[in-house]
Amino acid sequence: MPSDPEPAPREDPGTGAPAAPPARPDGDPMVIVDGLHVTYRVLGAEDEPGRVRRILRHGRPRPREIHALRGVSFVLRRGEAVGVVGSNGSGKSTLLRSIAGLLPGDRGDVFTCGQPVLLGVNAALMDDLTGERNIVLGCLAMGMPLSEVRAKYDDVVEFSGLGKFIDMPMRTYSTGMAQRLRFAIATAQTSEILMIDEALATGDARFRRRSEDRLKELREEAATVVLVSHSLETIEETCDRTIWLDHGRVRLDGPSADVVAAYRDEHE
Ligand SMILES: Nc1ncnc2c1ncn2[C@@H]1O[C@H](COP(=O)(O)OP(=O)(O)OP(=O)(O)O)[C@@H](O)[C@H]1O
Repeated sequence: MPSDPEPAPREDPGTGAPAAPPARPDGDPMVIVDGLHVTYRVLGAEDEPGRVRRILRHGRPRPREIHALRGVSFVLRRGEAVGVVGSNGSGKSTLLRSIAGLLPGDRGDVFTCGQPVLLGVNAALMDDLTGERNIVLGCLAMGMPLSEVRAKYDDVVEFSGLGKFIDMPMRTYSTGMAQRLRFAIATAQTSEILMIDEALATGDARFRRRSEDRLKELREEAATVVLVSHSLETIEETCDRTIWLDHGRVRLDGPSADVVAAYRDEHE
C-alpha cells in the first residue's frame, strides 16, 4: 500500500518561516465547553429580609438564584489528563455534572465526543433491595444496556468483595460495605471521557488500594481524563494540564506545574 505523502511544513503566512508548534496537544477535541453558564434556582430560600411581607405582597416567593458557572470555555483533547482545582463552591462539581449531561446550562454549549462517565455521582441504591438487585438497577440507572450489565455483573460482585452478603438487603451492610458496592457499580462503566470527582470515598485501606488500582486502569483505558481534587499533589502527579476555577470562572488554564504553583501562592 502506498504510504501517505509527508505533510508540508506549516508556514507563517507573513514571513514564510515555519510556524511555531501549537501550544496544546494535537489530539482530536473530545469535550468543548463554550461560554457555559449554569444557574441553580432554589425555591424557598430566604435571600433578603422581609420575606413574609414579600410573600404577602406578591403571592409567591421568587426563587433565589446561584450563578455557579459564569461563562466557562475550554477544549479537552484526546490524550489529555486535566485537573480542575478551585476553592469550595467555585463550581468544580457543577462543571463536571454539566459535561456529563446531568445539569443543563442556561447559556453556552457543551459538546462531547460520546457519553462521558462521571465517577463520584453515587448511584441511588435502595436499602431494601439486595446487593445483587442494586447492581442491576444501579448499572441500568447509569445508562448501561442490559446486555452489558449481564456481561459485567460477575466482575462487579467480585470487585465489591461482599461475598455471601451480596444476596442480603443493603440495610444490613456496614457503611464501608455499602461504599464498596457503590464504588464497584460506579466503576463498572467505561468511557473514552472519564471524569472523577474526588469525593469518591471508599472503604478500608485494602479496598482503597484496590480502588486506586481500578481508577488507574480506567484512566489508562480512557482517552481523556478530568480529575477534580483538593489534593494538589494528586493533580500534579496525574494531570498534565490544570484548570483553576474561581467563582464560576476560569482563572487559569495551563500546564499543571504553573497553575498549581499559582494556586498555592494564593491559598497556602
Ligand atoms: N444543588 C444545588 N442547588 C443550589 N445550589 C447549588 C447546588 N449545588 C451547588 N450549588 C451552589 O453552586 C456553587 C458551586 O457549587 P459546586 O458544588 O459546583 O462547587 P465545588 O467547587 O464543587 O465545591 P466543593 O469544593 O466544596 O465541592 C456553590 O455556590 C454552591 O452553593
